[in-house]
Amino acid sequence: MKSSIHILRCRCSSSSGLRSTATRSHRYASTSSSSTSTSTSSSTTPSTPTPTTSPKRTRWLAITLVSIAAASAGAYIRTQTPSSATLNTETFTKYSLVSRVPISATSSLFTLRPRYPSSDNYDVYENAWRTGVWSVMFKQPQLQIGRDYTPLPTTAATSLSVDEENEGYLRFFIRKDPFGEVSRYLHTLEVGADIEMRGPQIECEIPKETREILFIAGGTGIAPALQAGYSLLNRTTTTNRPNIHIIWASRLRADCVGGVSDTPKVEASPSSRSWFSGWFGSSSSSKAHVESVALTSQGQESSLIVRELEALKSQYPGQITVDYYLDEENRFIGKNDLAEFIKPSKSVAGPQNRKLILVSGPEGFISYMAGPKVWAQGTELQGPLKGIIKELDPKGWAVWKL
Ligand SMILES: Cc1cc2nc3c(=O)[nH]c(=O)nc-3n(C[C@H](O)[C@H](O)[C@H](O)COP(=O)(O)OP(=O)(O)OC[C@H]3O[C@@H](n4cnc5c(N)ncnc54)[C@H](O)[C@@H]3O)c2cc1C
Repeated sequence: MKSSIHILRCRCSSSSGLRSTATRSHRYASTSSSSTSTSTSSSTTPSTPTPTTSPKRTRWLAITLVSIAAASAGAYIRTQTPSSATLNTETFTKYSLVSRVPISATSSLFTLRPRYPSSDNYDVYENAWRTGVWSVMFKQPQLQIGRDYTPLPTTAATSLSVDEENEGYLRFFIRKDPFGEVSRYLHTLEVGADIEMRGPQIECEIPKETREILFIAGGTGIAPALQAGYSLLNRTTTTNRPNIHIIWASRLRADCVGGVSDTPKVEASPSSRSWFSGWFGSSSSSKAHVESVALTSQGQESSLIVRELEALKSQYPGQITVDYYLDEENRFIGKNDLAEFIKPSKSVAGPQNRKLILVSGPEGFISYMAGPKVWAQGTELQGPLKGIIKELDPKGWAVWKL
């Protein structure tokens, strides 16, 4: 994904096409700007005193000196304290790297905790979880650039304790791009290192009417899928049993080891091809007759992401299904695989936004599935619906590219 640095925010809400009010700019604002502009305020400084020693002048002098002292102390304190101990969208907040556990040759699970305690983090996260899909921006301090990453929800499979959750720990599934600036930097950090982040940024608000989500994820795009599942299924009540179907394409078996597809046999279109090959320009995509065969763990422990998905399944039986596709084994998502879920007969009549298709992954993946997002005047927009989803004419579904 060649996105350089962005502050963009997409916001999806609903309507026949979800609404976008996104603006993703390319460089984040300096975090230090606010602390240096607070010298003595000219508005509180009296006009130049005349050479007299009247009591009035003495009072002014005293007031001025006190003001200067107070302002200086304030500026000093501001430079000595962290910008904020609580995650917020204005300033970067310091977190410490608690652990970095490899999941596959190219991806790791990062666990971070706030550097300074703040009881407010819980509420900040909670609001974001309730809203839908959200991300935070990590800063690469040497290059002064930032990239977005998606916190994983905590499920029954999580290794976080209740205390850790209360302390505001966050976990991330991050792929190391061998040529990428920030993901490579993150993979060099030692336990205990500081990582500054800012957010939460709502990437897609899941409307409260939503009853069904088809989530098409490529690579680490599974992180927002977990979020969407978590957020949607948490709304389950006796009268509301929403469901989500996740289609996840990985490059490497290690990322999804142990994952068993719920759709027993999904035939791929003869034209199906690897979106990875499209992205990287390889032509190894022609072996296209594909069956979604259940992956076997072959004695290996299931990958963490698979365990998270399984935990959601146990918690909400019958409401979440997952199908796995593996580039490494020439099993690619084809048009027919999506048709299984998008076909009109499965449409549910009712208010708009009940049915939502979300697509998340590298640019090439999103383009192949739903057409590229577009840039206009420094703003990233959804762009028209194209790709194989468009070919399927998904009537009754709102589509959002993450
Ligand atoms: C909302 C959101 C959430 C995300 N969540 C996650 C997540 O949870 N986990 C995750 O792993 N990723 C996530 N990403 C992706 C992440 O933000 C980064 O894009 C990714 O980590 C790569 O960043 P990088 O700085 O390492 O690579 P970059 O430096 O941006 O490089 C990316 C690729 O572009 C190539 N490139 C760089 N410059 C050029 C150029 N001039 N011309 C041609 N090619 C070039 C590089 O070689 C590299 O292969 C998310 C993205 C978004 C938008």
